[in-house]
Amino acid sequence: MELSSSTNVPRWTPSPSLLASAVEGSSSKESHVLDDDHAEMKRQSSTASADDGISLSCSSMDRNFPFSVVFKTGAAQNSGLDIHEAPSLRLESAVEKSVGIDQTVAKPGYGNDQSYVVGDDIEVGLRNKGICLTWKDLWVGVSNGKNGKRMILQELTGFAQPGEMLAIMGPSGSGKSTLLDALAGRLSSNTQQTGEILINGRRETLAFGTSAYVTQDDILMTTLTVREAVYYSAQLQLPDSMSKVEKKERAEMTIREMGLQDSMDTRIGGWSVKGLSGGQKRRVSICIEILTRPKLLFLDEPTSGLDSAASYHVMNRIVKLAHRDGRTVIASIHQPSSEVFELFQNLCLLSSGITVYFGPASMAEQFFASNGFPCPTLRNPADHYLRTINKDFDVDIEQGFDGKTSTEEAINILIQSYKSSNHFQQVQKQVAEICQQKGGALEKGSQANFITQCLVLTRRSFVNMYRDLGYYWLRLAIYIALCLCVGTIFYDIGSTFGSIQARGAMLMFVGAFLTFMAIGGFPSFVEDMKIFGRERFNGHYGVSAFVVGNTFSSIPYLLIISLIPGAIAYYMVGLQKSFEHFAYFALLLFVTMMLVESLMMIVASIVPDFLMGIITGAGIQGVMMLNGGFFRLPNDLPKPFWRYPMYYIAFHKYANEGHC
Ligand SMILES: Nc1ncnc2c1ncn2[C@@H]1O[C@H](COP(=O)(O)OP(=O)(O)OP(=O)(O)O)[C@@H](O)[C@H]1O
Repeated sequence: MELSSSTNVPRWTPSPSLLASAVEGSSSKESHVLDDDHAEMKRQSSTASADDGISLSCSSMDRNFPFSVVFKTGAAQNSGLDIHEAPSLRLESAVEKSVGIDQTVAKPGYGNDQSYVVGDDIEVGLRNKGICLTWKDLWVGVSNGKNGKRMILQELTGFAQPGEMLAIMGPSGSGKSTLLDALAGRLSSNTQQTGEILINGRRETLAFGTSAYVTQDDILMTTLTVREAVYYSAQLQLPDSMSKVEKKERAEMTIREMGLQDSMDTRIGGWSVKGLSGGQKRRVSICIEILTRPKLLFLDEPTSGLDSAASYHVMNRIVKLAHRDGRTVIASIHQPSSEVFELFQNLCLLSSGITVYFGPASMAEQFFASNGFPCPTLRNPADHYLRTINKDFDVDIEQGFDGKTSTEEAINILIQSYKSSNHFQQVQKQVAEICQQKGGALEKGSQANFITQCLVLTRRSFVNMYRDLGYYWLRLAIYIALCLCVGTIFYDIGSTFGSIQARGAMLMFVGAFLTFMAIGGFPSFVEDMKIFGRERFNGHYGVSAFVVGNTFSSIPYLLIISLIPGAIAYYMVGLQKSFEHFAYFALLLFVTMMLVESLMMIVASIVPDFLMGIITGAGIQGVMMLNGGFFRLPNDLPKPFWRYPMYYIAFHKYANEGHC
């Protein structure tokens, strides 16, 4: 018997319908179209029952990969495996229960405690270690002011299993992202949720390493290249037990998996510099989240911005990863091509937050046809489903059917039909079964320790500050120009009695202006905060590591800014000649700038918007400046508010006192 290498061969998973019919003892035929990078395969499978138990036999009609497998269970508790040049197989959990594997010919497989190697290259995997996610009677609503509550999701029940991809589809605004957020436990605080979401039959929170979420927006550090972005992320997320070389290899392998090998050294780019295309950025976002090989992966619109070929390849790779490692993937998707659609095992179709269909993706066509909405020949089934249930453009869609059924009616027919269908019963049954099985508790993934995270974040932030002209370099140029102006206006001021006021004014201007200009870096601060928000939400690192990294990386730049423009102003004006005096002057500038930078970061975290942040930051600094004891002498400040708390809070006071 000649066995083909399992790494190059696509895996085949019997669909739940096939398994269901096997378990029920009926006979069925179905065909699958599976692709890998090189070949498209068509297979045919059949099931039959045996009197002494259940048997499932599958055979391939493909000339390139012919195989037949027979599993028998029941009284005989016997498994027979007859494989000719077979690809490796993975069995659904339904089979797992019903199939007895002859342990004498099977030895434990790779990477999955419940998998068995039968023959040299054949791995029969029983996915017991993955994550089964179930949700039952899930409602999500938001308060609608005086009109009460608006329901975004209603009465949803469903499941997602290891090794499978569940696609959530529906028209725009139907609640796809909300469902993903609810399942991932990241609904926004203004929503209310009821219902039961269980992980392996238990109430658990998803910890770092067990799940990852790729959001709809690509929030990336625009100054980094693809290789750098993914590698820095690998260093932050992967455990210290992995060597640097291994982390680098993992990062590069993941980049290649997402088809970005030709753009490895291209900068991501943003609003100021064009770099990657939208679709490439999407793939970088996916790369970063799949680095840790999470057992549960949420993808919100993973293919938006991708052309149909790229969409197919990206989704195909994600599905392959899911099959290979028994991962559970849930993806909301807008417009899958027919090829992409064929990759999905299960489909959850939503309309206005209500389930129109939940079940095997391959059976949806039959469901629609049986309700009077057959998919026209040559139309992509996914397009047909969405067109049937999109009521936003009702007039056009009505014309698409028989001209009698409105979309509203069509949706109602489908919803009612689904509730009384076998699919609905099957979902309820499956959810109950998964909940009963109660799989193992989730283990938290390990990641880099705090020191490593601080070091990596410092390095990454330093590189970003260096490459982002708006962060410090532009400010440095303006500071130099302005300090030259100050130097010429107050040139060689002397030490006469009349120069006292001029000195005070000059020192106040230098101290206040240099700190005030920190708001010039606000756009970059906001970008930093967005990246921090995403990475923190996904558990890559915590607040302290970010604060340490950002503070240490900014020190060299703030020192340059305090020294060069400071020296120009100081020596042109002709302040104290000794070096200690200048060092004290520069140090004061440096400390004040550090303080203002931190203040601006706080503002950026509270008001994450350029314009509003700049206005707020400028307002706060204006109040501080006004109250620092220069424009109004301290004893003249009105008591108690301005004289007491505010005068001591205003940091300009300390800068002025120090300088004078
Ligand atoms: N936190 C929230 N507060 C108020 N309304 C919300 C909130 N979250 C979602 N919604 C509303 O719920 C509906 C569904 O939103 P959701 O983003 O889930 O849709 P979607 O199907 O993902 O849409 P799209 O495909 O366009 O991204 C929308 O009308 C949206 O305005």
